[in-house]
Amino acid sequence: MASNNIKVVARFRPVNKVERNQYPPDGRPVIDISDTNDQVKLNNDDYSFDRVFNLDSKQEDVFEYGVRGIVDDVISGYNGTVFAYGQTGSGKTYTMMGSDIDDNNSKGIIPRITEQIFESILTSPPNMEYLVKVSYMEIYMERIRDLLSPSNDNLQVHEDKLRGVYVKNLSDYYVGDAKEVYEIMRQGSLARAVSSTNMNAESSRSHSIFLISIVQKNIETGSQKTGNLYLVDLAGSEKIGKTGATGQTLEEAKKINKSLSALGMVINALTDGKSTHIPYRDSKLTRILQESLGGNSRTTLIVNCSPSEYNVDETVSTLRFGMRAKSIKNSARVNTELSPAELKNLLKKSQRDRAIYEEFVNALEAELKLWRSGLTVPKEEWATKEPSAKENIPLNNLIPSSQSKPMIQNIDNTREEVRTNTIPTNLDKDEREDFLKYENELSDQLADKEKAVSSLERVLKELRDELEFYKSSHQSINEENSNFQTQLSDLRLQFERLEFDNKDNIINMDVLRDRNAELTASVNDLNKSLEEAKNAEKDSLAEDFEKKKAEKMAQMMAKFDATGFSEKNDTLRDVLSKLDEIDINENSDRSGLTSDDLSTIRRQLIEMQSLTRDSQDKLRASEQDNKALVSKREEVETRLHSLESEFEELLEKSIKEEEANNLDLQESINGIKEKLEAQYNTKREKVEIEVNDLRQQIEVKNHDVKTLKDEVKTMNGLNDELKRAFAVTSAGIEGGKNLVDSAKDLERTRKSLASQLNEFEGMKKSLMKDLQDRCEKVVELEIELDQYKEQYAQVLRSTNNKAAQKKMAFLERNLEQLTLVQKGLVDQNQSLKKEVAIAERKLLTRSERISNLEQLLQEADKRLVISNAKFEGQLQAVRERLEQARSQKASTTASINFGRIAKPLRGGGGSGSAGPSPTNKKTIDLSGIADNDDGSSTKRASWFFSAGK
Ligand SMILES: Nc1ncnc2c1ncn2[C@@H]1O[C@H](COP(=O)(O)OP(=O)(O)OP(=O)(O)O)[C@@H](O)[C@H]1O
Repeated sequence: MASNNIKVVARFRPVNKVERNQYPPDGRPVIDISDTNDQVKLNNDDYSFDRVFNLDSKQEDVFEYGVRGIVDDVISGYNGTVFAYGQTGSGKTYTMMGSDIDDNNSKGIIPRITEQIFESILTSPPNMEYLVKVSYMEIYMERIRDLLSPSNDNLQVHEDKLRGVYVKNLSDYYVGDAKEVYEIMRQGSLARAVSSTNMNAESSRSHSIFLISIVQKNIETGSQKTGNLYLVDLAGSEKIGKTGATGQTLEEAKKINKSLSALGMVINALTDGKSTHIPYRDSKLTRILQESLGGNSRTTLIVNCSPSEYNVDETVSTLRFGMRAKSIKNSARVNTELSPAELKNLLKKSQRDRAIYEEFVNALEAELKLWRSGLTVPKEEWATKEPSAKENIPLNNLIPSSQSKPMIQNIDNTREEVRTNTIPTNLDKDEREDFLKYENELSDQLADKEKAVSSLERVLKELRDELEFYKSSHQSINEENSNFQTQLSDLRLQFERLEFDNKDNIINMDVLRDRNAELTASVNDLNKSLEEAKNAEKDSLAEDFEKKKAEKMAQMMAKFDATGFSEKNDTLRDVLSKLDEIDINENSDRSGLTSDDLSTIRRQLIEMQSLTRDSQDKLRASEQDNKALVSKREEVETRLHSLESEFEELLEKSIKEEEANNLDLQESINGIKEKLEAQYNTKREKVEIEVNDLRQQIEVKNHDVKTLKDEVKTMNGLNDELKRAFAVTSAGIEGGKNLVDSAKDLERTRKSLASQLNEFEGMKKSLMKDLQDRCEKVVELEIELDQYKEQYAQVLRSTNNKAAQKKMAFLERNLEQLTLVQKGLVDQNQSLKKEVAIAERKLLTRSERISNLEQLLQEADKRLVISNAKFEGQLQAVRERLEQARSQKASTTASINFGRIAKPLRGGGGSGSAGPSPTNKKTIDLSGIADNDDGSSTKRASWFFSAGK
């Protein structure tokens, strides 16, 4: 075992854009590298390293100086580590991986290592067989994540006697050439990039470890050496604030930095010269790289720095870190596994030891028995491991039982140490193994618990999400519900409104009905009053007619001077009374009536008689005239009736026409008016002519009456003469001759006169009556004429009063409209009722639907819960299966479809030139390799040899 220091090299990258922008034009480099390339001056401080690489250093130089030796060591069975430390952007990844894997100049350390490994294998002796495995992991927030199986994100660090410190369940891939290594690196980097996005952290905040394990087997001796090469790209060493990492709590930030600060602590403890305890277990990183720092490893630390003033603080801190690490001493040894012969020897030795110990145990038990039984065993007889002594172990020399305590204490201590994350120092090999076993168990349990916690957290998150979902769905349901409720209330409102409208309509209808009834009543009243007015008009007309008639009659009769008749009458009466007086005084005082007188009287009487006869003739003629007038009147009346009927017809027709056509009212009125006027004018003219005729006839009659009057006058004159004659006769009677004859004659005369007078009286009465009738008729005709005039005026008025008719028609129309409105309202009411019924039905169906939907929702909820539970179960089962599969490593990732089968590589047995190029290795028949070990081995050997040709 050789003790060696960690190799620390410092590398300064070129000035970058930001720095140049800060300090143009060259970003002001502030470092000064010594000519010997092992010192750098910064802020007047010197920092010494194994080598300092300048700004323009080549990748190849760094590799050659810092790494090539390590790779050789690893192939020889040593552990090796290459760290890249430095602030973000200082060139760690550039150094480790390079900017282009395929470019010879810019490819980094890892590709070069890979190539070197395979080249070295090819140049190794043919009796050496190699197995190369790679793993790729990442430490972020103290969780180890398998970058080649990213779902494994909480891997545990285990340690046992055989394997030392290792990451449990970390997937590893067998690789046969550099390309395969690159492919795996690419896949891992991809997973890293994806996870970094998912974790909301930059890749610079995680540590990546690329592990290459090389198992070297001597196929002749069977001895085996294992070398593990850890290639570590550390997280940015700067303070968190500087990069402005966001979204992390302080706790998380501490966790992120834990591994890095633990690394610093480990380096401090290793280099301060006084610490007895090295806190490897304080972080996952230091635990994994335990052997790399102060342990069994060849280690190179590359500190990457910025040369610019802009990053001077970080550069100083990085250089200090490197300086400290420089003094770490490692003691690397070859990890050998013994050959069968060596193992046989070891077995024999252990069997011997076992026999000795068994004997010793038996002796001890025998001694113990003695001690327990109260006996004592002398000291010289106490059981010992020495074969000579064991046969003579005296029973009283055995160790007291209480002395076994420290062992128990040790175990307790172990537990305590595990708890406090330190390993007890006072343990022997077996106890240490127990301790590690226990620790591993605990670590597994811890991982299980963490897994359970994370799955619980996942479940919790799912439940939360579900809760959120249910909350949101509840909210949406609530919203929907409230929507429905608002709709429902709207519907209710509508319904109520409809109901209200319906009621309102019913009320309106009632009101309209009432109004209709009122209107009908008022129309009836109007009709009645119209009728009454007509009747009244008729009555008043009749009255007027009677009145007028009476007046006219009075006027007319006034014209006829009946005094003549009455005078004559009076004269006659006087004559008669005289005659009566004569008759009375016949015996005593006879009047002096002479025969002349009598004859005169007779004559006159005869004249009177003839006059009376003439008058009678005239009266008869008058009667005939009168009849003719009556017939004429009747004719006029019938004509008037026909006119009236014609007029009514015309009126009706015109109204109908007007109603039918509803043409321009004024025009039609005017037309009708004109027509009526024309017609009426002709009729009037006719009537007037007739009236004039009648007037003329009346004139004639008046004339006749006048003549009659004159005749009566004449008769009056005659009567006077008669009077005188009578007086003379009376005087003759007084003379006293032929008194008896005269008395007789007188008597006869008196009688005849009396009869004639009566006759005359009757005649006169009949004449007067006839006259009166005629006058009446004339008056009636005149009144009728007036009436016609009035009617004509009325017709005119009626044409003007068309407005009234129009009003009537309007009223009728209104009535009709009202009736129509009423009907409409009734219809509307009915339709509203129907709508209400429909709305009610709809409401019912809607509420049914709502309840159905609610029921469905509840059922769906139930189903969802059931299916959720089922799904959970299935998911759990799948998870378990997946877990199983993962733990068995049976599954292969989709992207890496190689490396699951060991590919032993045989040494080329010659110089490097004899080896195949990485591309040539593509021709490996992998299917053959899997068949059987021996066959595949032969095949590979032949491939190697053939490739080397
Ligand atoms: N020696 C160098 N020569 C040329 N370019 C370099 C060198 N070192 C670093 N760079 C460039 O500087 C930039 C940052 O480098 P890189 O990504 O390697 O830094 P880093 O320390 O790995 O950062 P992070 O911690 O974020 O991963 C890259 O563009 C890289 O190509």
